[in-house]
Amino acid sequence: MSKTTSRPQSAAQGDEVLVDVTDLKKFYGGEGFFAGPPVKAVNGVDFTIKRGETLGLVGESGCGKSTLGRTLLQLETPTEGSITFDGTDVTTLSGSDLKEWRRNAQMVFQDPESSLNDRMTVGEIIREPLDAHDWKTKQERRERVLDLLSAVGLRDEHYFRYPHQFSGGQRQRVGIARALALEPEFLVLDEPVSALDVSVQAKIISLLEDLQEEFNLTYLFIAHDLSVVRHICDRVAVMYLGKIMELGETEELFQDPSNPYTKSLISAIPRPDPTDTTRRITLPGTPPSPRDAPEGCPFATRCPAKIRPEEYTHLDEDVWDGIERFREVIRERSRMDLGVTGLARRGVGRFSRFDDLEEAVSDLFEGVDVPEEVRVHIEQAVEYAKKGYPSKAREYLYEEFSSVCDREKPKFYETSGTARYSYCHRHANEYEDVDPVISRRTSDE
Ligand SMILES: Nc1ncnc2c1ncn2[C@@H]1O[C@H](COP(=O)(O)OP(=O)(O)OP(=O)(O)O)[C@@H](O)[C@H]1O
Repeated sequence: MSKTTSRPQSAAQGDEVLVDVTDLKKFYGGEGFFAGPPVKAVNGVDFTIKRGETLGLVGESGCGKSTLGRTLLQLETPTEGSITFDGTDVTTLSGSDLKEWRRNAQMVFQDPESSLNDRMTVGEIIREPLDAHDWKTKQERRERVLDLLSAVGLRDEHYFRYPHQFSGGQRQRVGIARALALEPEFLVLDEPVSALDVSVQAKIISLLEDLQEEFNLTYLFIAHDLSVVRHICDRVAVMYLGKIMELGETEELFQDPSNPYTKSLISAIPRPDPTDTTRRITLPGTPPSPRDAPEGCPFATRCPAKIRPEEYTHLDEDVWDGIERFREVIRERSRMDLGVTGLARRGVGRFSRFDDLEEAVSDLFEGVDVPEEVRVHIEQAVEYAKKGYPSKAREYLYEEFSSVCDREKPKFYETSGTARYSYCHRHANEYEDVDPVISRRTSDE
């Protein structure tokens, strides 16, 4: 059986840990009497970054990558959890201590277009953090800027130019020089090449690699482009709906992913090799709202390897898929606020938001032979929803069709000897492994 742990550890225990994140959460809103549930942008993550390492952070848009990066740098206040940087818990710093620490940890943004002030010269932009920290003398600051220009592959005469006179790649070099001005040890690179042409991307990546070596930098590299991540990162963390689903050494994670979510992301990378027969896993539906994440595994509503409740393991794939998609329809529609008019209409039995629900059910189960044991429950849920009680319909379906994946949070399982961790119930001894389940379920696609 795979070993379980409450939090992933670094690959090599002997290496020096620079950043250590424990149960970090960042929620937006949700406070006050009339507020709805909070947006759980980062919902309890644990990881470490070793000194000199590049940790990649990947996942679909909206999964919480940028929020995690900003919270790490204390640009956002964490809701819960700790961030230790070189042994100091930085979430407790304030005033001059926080300002001093900020020198050490900087951010490079995705869009060099909008992150640079167009009214300042390039020299002023790079010098600004030095001025703000009253760094050495005026002359030394000027010399520092010239050194930084050269370090990022720009020339002295660029000092007096304006960002709009530069190409996208050159502007990103300016952004990098500015981030390096105060000699930080740690950089959060938030999609640093996503806005650039492919040929320029390669040059910026190679610059980042050279600078890392020269200044012994540690990077958190946020990206959605997996091929870039594969090239530059030592280890990768895969994020979904505010949680880290898998973390491990890059090449191993790409070649033999453990988690069903990582498997589906990697299966979607276009493969130039025609003999490569890896089956593409198409994920149904969309990620749930971070205001309304599943109680158990965040990936439960779309997972191709989801564990079914005992009494329904015999159902055909298409029946089960129909049930899951029907649950999604009810979930999404029940999230819409009823409002005063909706409540009034429900009061007089004229509720209409679910009038087309039977049609939706026919579409979902088109051509599928739905057994009686399932049909009765679908019909009952349709009735609740049409009467104006979608939450009751949702709870009813949950009671009937939920499994351990909906109800219980998984543990982290160590899935290889190189400190790879995956957050999935299927790694427990009592369940069938991920691979055979996925290949059975995708064989009809
Ligand atoms: N200031 C904010 N207030 C409220 N919600 C926010 C705020 N910032 C982010 N969110 C929400 O938090 C969730 C995570 O957003 P985040 O930008 O961190 O995701 P991401 O993975 O970086 O996405 P992308 O790749 O599109 O930048 C989203 O649902 C987003 O709408």
